[in-house]
Amino acid sequence: MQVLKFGGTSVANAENINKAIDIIATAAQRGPTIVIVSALGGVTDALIEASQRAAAGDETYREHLQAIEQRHLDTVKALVPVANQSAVLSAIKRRCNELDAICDSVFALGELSPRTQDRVMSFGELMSSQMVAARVQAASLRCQWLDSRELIRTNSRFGAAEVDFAVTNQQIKNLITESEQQVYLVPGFIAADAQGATTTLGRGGSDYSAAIFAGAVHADVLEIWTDVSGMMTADPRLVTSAKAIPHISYKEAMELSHFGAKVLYPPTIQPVMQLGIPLWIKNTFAPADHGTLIEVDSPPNHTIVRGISSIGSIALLNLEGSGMVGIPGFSKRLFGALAQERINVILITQSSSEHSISVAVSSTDAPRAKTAVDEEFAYEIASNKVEPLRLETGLAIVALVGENMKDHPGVSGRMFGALGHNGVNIRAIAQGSSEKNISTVIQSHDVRKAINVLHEAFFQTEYKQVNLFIVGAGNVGSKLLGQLAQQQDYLLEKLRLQLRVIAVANSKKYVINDEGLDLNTWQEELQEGEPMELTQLVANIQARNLRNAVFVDITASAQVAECYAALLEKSISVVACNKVACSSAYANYANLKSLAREFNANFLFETNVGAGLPIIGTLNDLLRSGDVVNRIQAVLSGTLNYVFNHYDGTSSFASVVQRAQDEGYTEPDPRLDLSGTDVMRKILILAREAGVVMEMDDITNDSFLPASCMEGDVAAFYEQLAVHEAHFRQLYEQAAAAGKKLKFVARYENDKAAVGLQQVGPEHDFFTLQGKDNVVLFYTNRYVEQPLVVKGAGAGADVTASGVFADMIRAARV
Ligand SMILES: NC(=O)c1ccc[n+]([C@@H]2O[C@H](COP(=O)([O-])OP(=O)(O)OC[C@H]3O[C@@H](n4cnc5c(N)ncnc54)[C@H](O)[C@@H]3O)[C@@H](O)[C@H]2O)c1
Ligand SMILES: N[C@@H](CCO)C(=O)O
Repeated sequence: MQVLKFGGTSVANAENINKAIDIIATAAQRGPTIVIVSALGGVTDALIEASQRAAAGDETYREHLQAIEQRHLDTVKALVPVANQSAVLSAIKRRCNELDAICDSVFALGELSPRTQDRVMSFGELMSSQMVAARVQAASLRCQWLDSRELIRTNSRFGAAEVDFAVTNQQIKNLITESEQQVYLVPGFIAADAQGATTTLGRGGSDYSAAIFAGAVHADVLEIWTDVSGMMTADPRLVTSAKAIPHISYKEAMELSHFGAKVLYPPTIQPVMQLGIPLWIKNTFAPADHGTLIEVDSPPNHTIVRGISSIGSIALLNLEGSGMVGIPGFSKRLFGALAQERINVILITQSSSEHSISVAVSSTDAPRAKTAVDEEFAYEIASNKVEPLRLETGLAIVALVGENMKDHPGVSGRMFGALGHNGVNIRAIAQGSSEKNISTVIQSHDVRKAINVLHEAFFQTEYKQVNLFIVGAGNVGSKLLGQLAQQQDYLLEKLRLQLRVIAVANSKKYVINDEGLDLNTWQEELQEGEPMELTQLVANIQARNLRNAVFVDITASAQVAECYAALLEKSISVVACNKVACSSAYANYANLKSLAREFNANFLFETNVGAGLPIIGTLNDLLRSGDVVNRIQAVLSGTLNYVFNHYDGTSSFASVVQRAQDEGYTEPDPRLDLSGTDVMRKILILAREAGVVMEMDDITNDSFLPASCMEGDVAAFYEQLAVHEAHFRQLYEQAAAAGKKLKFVARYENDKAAVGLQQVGPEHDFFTLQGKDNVVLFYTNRYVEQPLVVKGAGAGADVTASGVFADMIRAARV
């Protein structure tokens, strides 16, 4: 014997019912089948509405009843072959006449008792089950319709009646005998008391009916046919990659259902759970899908966590006070006061200091809870032994569920780490010693982010989604977007990283798309974007509260650099190609680094020195391993190295600088390169990363640039370069005459840094430095005579973009 239950959407109309019929026919071939059906989707609510209108003296109840009747008659006509229609049409008509008469009485009396309400509601299941029975019979299956009021006996608590299992099981066994029929069709949700009055089974009623029948006949299986393909690993409205859970134990299913997986209402499955009858949740609209099979034992599981559940609209009640410590009876009184008010406690936590107890309840219960608890502890509050109950609202619970968690240390560590990295503050935690459920109370606005982060952390098949906000789409920015477009598939496949560019901005426009921009058309989209308004963009980024968020600054703008703190404070990582922040006042640099630590975000700026070369990373590695940097010697300007490698007087100095700019080596403002400021910034950043407190003003700059070159705008700068051609030529010729080359060198030693132009001879490490290359020599406690050298292309949009790319991946993978 097997029991199949079809919910309201599965029998909402003739088309859906026909799908259910196919499923029933297939099941009937396997063996005798009991089928329980809900009312047609929406009918129970319509019945309640009609009867309440009648009770309120509103004559429009008749129109509602008329609509209910018409819907059923229409469904029969579309569902049942004409030859079989008349019997079921007249059965529906009779039911509707009876219903009209009841509602007329309600109207006349102006009263709707719970008993009458149950009676009215019963018509939904009575009519749907008779229609489905007629259709099953038309499919040439031996099918008997049974009235569950003759089978399920309850007490007289109308609205949520309690089942008398002894009588019920006997009645079901008497009426349902395996041999006689292929299909028994019964209405769900309804029952009757000892006097024969109609009762209903309350929340989850039809599931409960199905479980009662399955338990009574010791069914081989109970199948709940619904409109989803089983219990999901997380709420699919919040997690797009949520998947159906193929196998789950009863205990896990209860934990998941309790916390918001709406497919099952736990109390309803008790009758089958006690007998160990497998319960299979299947999708009427995708019957080939496996669905979720719920069994007694936890089935083989490759994932530690079976599912993630969430429950919204939570309030936290905090009872605190030194007067509670070591005194028995406080918690009893707290829970007693809540029970007195019939307030359901969802989560409890108390630390071993016993100084406070936190209790989560539904936020609708919170005001009553506050009054009740404050009254209970009025004496203790007045005598300052405890504080008045503190209430926090706007909260939600997110929980990991899985029986395997108990065998795996570190699950909670991973959970809290993943949440912490995303700035999700945990207000309270609860874990029972069975370790099947770890619950956290968090802010409601963090729920989507939290569930997604946890889903990524605990389901191995999952990609980690990384949300990028890219500000600056010039030379380097465009190259980066091109590299991203090219690498997206690779990253997905090899690193399981799904990089999505949510926003791109330049100084004029910004474009933002929550689903991720199309990287083949971002230019066109940006042109059509919103006018750029930095504070608005930052507010937009913060408000989105996306997980694994990384802000990428590829501008040279001080305003953009000023936004980092506000982003890091929201646990949004910052990847800066822009050098302004790290070369600003030391206090600001140090603050950003400490904010990153405090809010579990990354602040990465490898391309600030040497573009894509691994210079800052190498320095950090040296220090982490306990080495000490004593001296740095470096060529850190790609532009200046290019200029002095190419200038020999045959073309003007200005034209060589212009070439460097055209090649994309210079700063957006090339005066920063030529004045040596860019190199000062870089040696400053290296000194700071080496642990030295230093400001820009502490660095000596022996500039070779005549002061007048820095007096106007960029156009005037080029004009002044031309004016001073003789000066540059002289610099070159003096060096050449001595068999030397000009190199703009940065030095750091004994907490002091200096930059300036030097003539270097063939014996010098820098003499052969080609093109736009950079080189850094680290002299440390371990690299004493032969320095650790990092050398290579130190400017250029492509190499810089790949350095930014690498920082983004670092930020994403933590
Ligand atoms: N070119 C290189 O080799 C190299 C190497 C290392 C670091 N960098 C750094 O990369 C950054 C960008 O260099 P680039 O060559 O791509 O410059 P670029 O001038 O080509 O691009 C700068 C981009 O930033 C945008 N922008 C400027 N101010 C903005 C603001 N307030 N808000 C939004 N967008 C703004 C501009 O519209 C433009 O899209 C600079 O900080 C530079 O120091 C460049
Ligand atoms: N303008 C810079 C780019 C790299 O930071 C240079 O020329 O070195």
